[in-house]
Amino acid sequence: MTLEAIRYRPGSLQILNQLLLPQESVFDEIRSVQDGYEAIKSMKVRGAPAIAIVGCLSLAVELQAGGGGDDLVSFIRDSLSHLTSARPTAVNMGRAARELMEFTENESMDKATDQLRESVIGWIEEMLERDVNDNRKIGNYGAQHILSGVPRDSVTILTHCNTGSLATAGYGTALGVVRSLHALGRLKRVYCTETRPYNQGARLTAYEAVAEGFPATLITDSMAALTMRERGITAVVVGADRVVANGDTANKVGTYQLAIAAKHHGIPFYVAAPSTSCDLSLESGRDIVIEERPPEELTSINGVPIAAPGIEVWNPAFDVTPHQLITGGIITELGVFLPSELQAALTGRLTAL
Ligand SMILES: CSC[C@H]1O[C@H](OP(=O)(O)O)[C@H](O)[C@@H]1O
Repeated sequence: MTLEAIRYRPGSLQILNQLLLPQESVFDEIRSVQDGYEAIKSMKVRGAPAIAIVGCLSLAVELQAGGGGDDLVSFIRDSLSHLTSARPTAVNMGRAARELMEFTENESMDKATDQLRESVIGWIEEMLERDVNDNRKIGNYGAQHILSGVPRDSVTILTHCNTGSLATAGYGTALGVVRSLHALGRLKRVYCTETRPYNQGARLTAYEAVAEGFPATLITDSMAALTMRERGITAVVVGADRVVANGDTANKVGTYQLAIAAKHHGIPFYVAAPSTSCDLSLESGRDIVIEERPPEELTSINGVPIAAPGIEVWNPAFDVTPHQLITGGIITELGVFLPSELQAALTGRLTAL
């Protein structure tokens, strides 16, 4: 049983407000697409897969309450486009929107409004189960790949940001690999970075690690190179918000410097993400739009100012790790691929974006 961030039953959606963790566990009610948009934008819910799932479920609950009226197709189109605009870098919401719109248009050809409403809700509800199943596979593939390099030993992993149950429908991606290693009795320790600028590592990964009983140590982002040199790191495993055709990967800011440090220390660097986080329509990481967040996320903590008043701030939420630095591989639910193998492995298995 892993932590639960999304509580859904037909007609009701609640999300764990991740801005309040770990001090408070409060579930917020999401009643509409606008509630979903605001929860995503403000990062009450976060993590590429969770964003897509909550976005689509917010549409499901509004549909269940009769939203959309008679022009359901237009309502669904407008809702999905609004939800996709909340955070631009992670591709999962955009992909889900595209697939759901295609499904809606096909279904609308021979279904009455009420039947169409039910089919769309059904499609959305399946997302939850699909995501957990994919994450279990990612965990298993990743653990086996890492262990194949160290046949007898337990392993020490360094991870960044939060990629666990709270960032997905359950189990997690990069933290899912850690979970699988722990379940196999082969996890010596996981080091998690605090993850500036928003501290998801200190607040969320650490919370999940403690709750699940992983042997875990929190470090500052600026200690990562030192930790690699001094603490016997076997592999670095991070998540992804968008992996493009050549394998370049956008992930939480700070990932790029981890990959450089890993290369210097000869440590394999892995990206763990479902194929829904891959975007073969973009050739290289230069084409990825990087979300910029408000300066206040850097200049204050929980509303308490910490920076010199008047200082200018640059606060990109993500950076792009060049594929050459992803030396371990990209762990997906379909297997582990080198960046150079990704495009061929996923062609024909992903819908076009
Ligand atoms: C499995 S989550 C992938 C990804 O999501 C995080 O972004 P954010 O916290 O800004 O939503 C982070 O980059 C994770 O690696």
